[in-house]
Amino acid sequence: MLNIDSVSKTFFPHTVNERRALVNVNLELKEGDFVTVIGSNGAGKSTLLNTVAGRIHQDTGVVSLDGTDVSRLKEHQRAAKVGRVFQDPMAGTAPNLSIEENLSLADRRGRPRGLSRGVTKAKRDRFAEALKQLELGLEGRLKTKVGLLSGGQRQALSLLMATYSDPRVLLLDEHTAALDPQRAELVTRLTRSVVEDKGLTTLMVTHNMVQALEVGNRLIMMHEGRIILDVGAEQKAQMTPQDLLAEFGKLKGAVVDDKTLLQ
Ligand SMILES: Nc1ncnc2c1ncn2[C@@H]1O[C@H](COP(=O)(O)OP(=O)(O)OP(=O)(O)O)[C@@H](O)[C@H]1O
Repeated sequence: MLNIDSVSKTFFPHTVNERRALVNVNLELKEGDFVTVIGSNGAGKSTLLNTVAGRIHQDTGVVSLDGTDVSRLKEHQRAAKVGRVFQDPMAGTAPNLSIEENLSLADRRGRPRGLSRGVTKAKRDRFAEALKQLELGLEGRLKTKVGLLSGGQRQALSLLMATYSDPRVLLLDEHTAALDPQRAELVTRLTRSVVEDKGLTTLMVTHNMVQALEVGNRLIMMHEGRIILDVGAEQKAQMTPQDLLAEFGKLKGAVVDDKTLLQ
């Protein structure tokens, strides 16, 4: 359902700053696949997600969704099909708007402009119902400005917003990395439950080896723009974080995040 076919991307080609971020990457996700993505620094993980989202356009190769080539579509043209949560809790929400106004934006994502911006009673009830599932009490704070929420609350709301309009693909880019362990655990739990409830096809970048192994039904490891390891659910269930660190150890020149090594 998501096909990444021979995709390559080089930044600043033919200059001293040339960076080969993706080198002939092939990846096929089936409907409902939840793939965790790990890799050394600069391995190409974010670039991979960016090419799926349309934020970055690949030099060669094709990205297709449900059999349709979306390579030429800009980010906003893919927005209805692609939900995304970033590492920075500030990135996924509008701080000066209230919780209900933010959810209203998520509700209208990918729909034609010009539809009513007002939050009707029916909508408000639906927002409250959805917020209840987060178990953070936000359903009672619909008028609260999002800028007043904690990082964990904002990230939970970002996740709800990214999935509110049932995207075809969910992209998570280290979305728990900036949170303290307790909040990270909460957002991970919410992620698993929303992905399962909605059957979302998901790519999740993480530096956390435990999370990479515990979450999802498949794991890929990237290095220097290539996918160098691709393990399915059964093999993943047998692996330990030490096994993954040993894989990193085999790579020449791999620089692994301190946070990864400290686990
Ligand atoms: N917008 C950009 N302009 C120039 N170079 C870029 C850009 N985005 C990424 N790169 C380069 O492409 C390579 C891959 O970067 P990318 O951010 O995809 O890696 P990553 O695996 O997400 O790394 P990290 O874990 O360190 O965030 C790196 O060498 C990076 O410096």
